Amino acid sequence: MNVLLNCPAPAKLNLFLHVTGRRADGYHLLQTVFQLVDHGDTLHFTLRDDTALRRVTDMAGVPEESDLVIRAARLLQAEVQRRTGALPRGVDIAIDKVLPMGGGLGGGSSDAATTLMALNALWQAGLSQQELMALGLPLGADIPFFIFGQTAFAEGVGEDLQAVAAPECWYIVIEPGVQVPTPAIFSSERLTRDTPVIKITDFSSHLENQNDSKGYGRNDLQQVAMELFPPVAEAVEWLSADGDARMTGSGACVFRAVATEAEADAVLAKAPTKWKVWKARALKQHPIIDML
Ligand SMILES: C[C@@](CO)(OP(=O)(O)O)[C@H](O)COP(=O)(O)OP(=O)(O)OC[C@H]1O[C@@H](n2ccc(N)nc2=O)[C@H](O)[C@@H]1O
Ligand SMILES: Nc1ncnc2c1ncn2[C@@H]1O[C@H](COP(=O)(O)OP(=O)(O)O)[C@@H](O)[C@H]1O
Repeated sequence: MNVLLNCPAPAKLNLFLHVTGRRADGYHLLQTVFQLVDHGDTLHFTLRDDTALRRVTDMAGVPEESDLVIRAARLLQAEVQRRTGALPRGVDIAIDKVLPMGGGLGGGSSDAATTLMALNALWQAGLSQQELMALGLPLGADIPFFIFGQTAFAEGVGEDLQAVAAPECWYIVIEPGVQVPTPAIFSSERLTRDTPVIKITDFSSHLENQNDSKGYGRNDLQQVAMELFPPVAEAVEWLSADGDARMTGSGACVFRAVATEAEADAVLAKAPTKWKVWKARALKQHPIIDML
C-alpha cells in the first residue's frame, strides 16, 4: 500500500546577520540567529513501487534534476543503500510552493531539510539528527538549521548551531518582487567582512533587557542588496516608518517584528498592493517534529 505523508517546510528569518570574515575557500564566516516562522511550503510524499525519486510538480526555473528536494532524497537513498545494502523504495514528491525563490527565507533549504526528515521516517532509515544535518550541509548552509528545528545562534557558514531563546512575537514580511541571487551579494566589493565577533550571550541579554522593539545587531548583506536591487531598499524604507525593519538572509524579503497579531494586521491593512505582504508567528519548534 502507498503511504502518503504531508509535511510542512517553514520559512526562516535571519534576525541579524554579521559577516565576520572569510574562509580560505572564499566562503564567508557568519554569525546569525535563525528563527522559524509559521508560513511556508508543504511537501507531499507518496511511496512508489520502484526505486525512482520523482518530483511530480513543475517549478519554473528549477529543473527536477537540480531541485534540492530531489538532490537531498538521492543523497539519503544512497546513504541507506550504503548502510543496509538495499535501495529503499522510490518516492513521488509534490511541492506546494509558497515561499519566493531568492527571498532569503530559505525555501529551497527548508524543502530539502523536510525531505531528509520525512524520508528518514518513511524509510525507517534511523539516521540521527546530527547525521541528517551533516548529509544536508553540502547542499546548502541553511539545511542543518532546519533539521536542528529550533531558534538557533549560528556560526561558521551557518552549520555551527546552538539553541537560543526565541522572541515571542509576530512578523510582517514583505516580498519586494525581485529575486536576489546569493552569489551577487557575497561577491560584491562593497560588502563589509569585518564585523567584530559577538558572544551568544550578547544576543540573549539583548532579548531579556529589551524595552523597545529594536532588533539586535544588523544584516551586513542589506546595504549591498539595497544598492543592487532598489525594490529591496523601497521595502526597507516603507516598513521602517514605524519600527526596525531589516532584510532576511541575502534578501530580497524584508521583515519587522511586532508584539501582537493585531499590530501585524494593522500594518498589513496599510501595505501597498504592489507587494505581497504577509504575517507570521515565531515558532519555537519545527512543526514536523510532532508529526514524525
Ligand atoms: C545567506 C544565507 C543566510 O542564511 O541564506 P539565504 O539568503 O541564501 O537564504 C546563507 O548563508 C546562504 O547559504 P547557502 O544557501 O549555502 O548559499 P548558496 O546560495 O549555496 O551560495 C551561493 C554562493 O554564495 C557564496 N557564499 C555563500 C554563503 C557563505 N557563507 N559565503 C559565501 O561566500 C559562495 O560563493 C556560494 O557559492
Ligand atoms: N525546492 C526548491 N525550492 C526553491 N528553490 C530551489 C529549490 N531547489 C533548488 N532551488 C534553487 O535554489 C535557489 C535559492 O532558493 P531559495 O532557497 O528559495 O532562496 P534563498 O536561498 O534566497 O532563501 C533558487 O533560486 C533555485 O534556483
